Amino acid sequence: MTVQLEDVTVHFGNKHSGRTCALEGFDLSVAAGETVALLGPSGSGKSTALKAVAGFVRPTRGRIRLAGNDVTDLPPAKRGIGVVVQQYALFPHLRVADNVAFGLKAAHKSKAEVTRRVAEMLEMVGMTPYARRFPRELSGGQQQRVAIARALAIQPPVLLLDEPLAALDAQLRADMLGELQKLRREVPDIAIVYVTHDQSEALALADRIAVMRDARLVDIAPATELYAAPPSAFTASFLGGANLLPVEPSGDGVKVAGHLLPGVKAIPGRELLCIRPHAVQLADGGLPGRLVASQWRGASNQLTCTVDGLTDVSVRIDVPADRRVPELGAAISMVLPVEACSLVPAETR
Ligand SMILES: Nc1ncnc2c1ncn2[C@@H]1O[C@H](COP(=O)(O)OP(=O)(O)OP(=O)(O)O)[C@@H](O)[C@H]1O
Repeated sequence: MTVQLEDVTVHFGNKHSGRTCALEGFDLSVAAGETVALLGPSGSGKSTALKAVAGFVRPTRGRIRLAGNDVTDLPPAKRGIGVVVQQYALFPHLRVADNVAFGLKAAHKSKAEVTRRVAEMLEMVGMTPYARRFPRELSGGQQQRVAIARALAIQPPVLLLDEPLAALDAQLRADMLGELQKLRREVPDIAIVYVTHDQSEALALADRIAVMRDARLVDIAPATELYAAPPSAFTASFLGGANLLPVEPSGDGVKVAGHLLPGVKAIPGRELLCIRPHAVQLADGGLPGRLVASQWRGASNQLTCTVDGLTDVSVRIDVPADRRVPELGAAISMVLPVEACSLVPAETR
């Protein structure tokens, strides 16, 4: 089922409490079988967009369509979609198994089917041993897993997930990401909107990523495309923490701090060079600078380096942990391989 938001604007508050524009002229279309991640910093409007689709907030302007039908004026329960929000709102008076069974019973499924499906869902989220407990007897992460099981039990054509893994520890998070990937294979027609501020979740799950900032959509594209060639400086730094360095044109090439970058072609209107921390190489003949900080990250060391001749700009470099790290304060040389460089426009604000 296709999900469409057309020019959706949401305001909260009033003249007295102060008005917030949480979403501004937002357009998005998610096809059946597609997963789109809404990615952006806190307060950028991600949850508001999702709640508008679920029917929990009413747009001030614009329309919401499901499978082409205008549902803007329909209450949430009539939209027939699965929702998992940050505050896992389980029914407190129902045991775990009954929470998961709720939607199935409401849809008048046979007793045998309800039992089978509940068992399957609890198994999927690793909650089988907790089937007889009440929500108050579970940790936050366990409640979140039950909420996911409950949303998926009815095999909804549209699934809305708002930071569904936020309360889980690293291992469970990885397991649940795997389960969500499996779900996408097993229910190929499901349309998923996935709200997160974690770029690694977005990259792992989404076909397309919609990057949001200050109530607006900044960029939307397939995950691999946004990562490899970000269209804006904001997306470049938000998705993968790219380094951004000012460039000056030189002939048809570009220079950084007076140093010519072999092979990188100038593009008018694109004044920043974008390169990911893992792509920068410490080797002779590159951009001269100095190592000012080093942080051990387990599998890698993250180095922070200054660039000779540039103030206010530093370069982050990820170096595999088995490689030797220069002394703090040492002069270094940074090679920026042409295939890892892209140019983006400077921020206009
Ligand atoms: N019910 C509400 N009443 C008033 N303002 C609200 C309400 N809900 C959200 N807002 C405001 O709308 C803006 C967008 O909020 P939203 O929850 O959509 O952001 P978000 O990107 O999902 O953030 P987070 O990652 O922190 O959950 C914020 O400025 C927020 O304070």
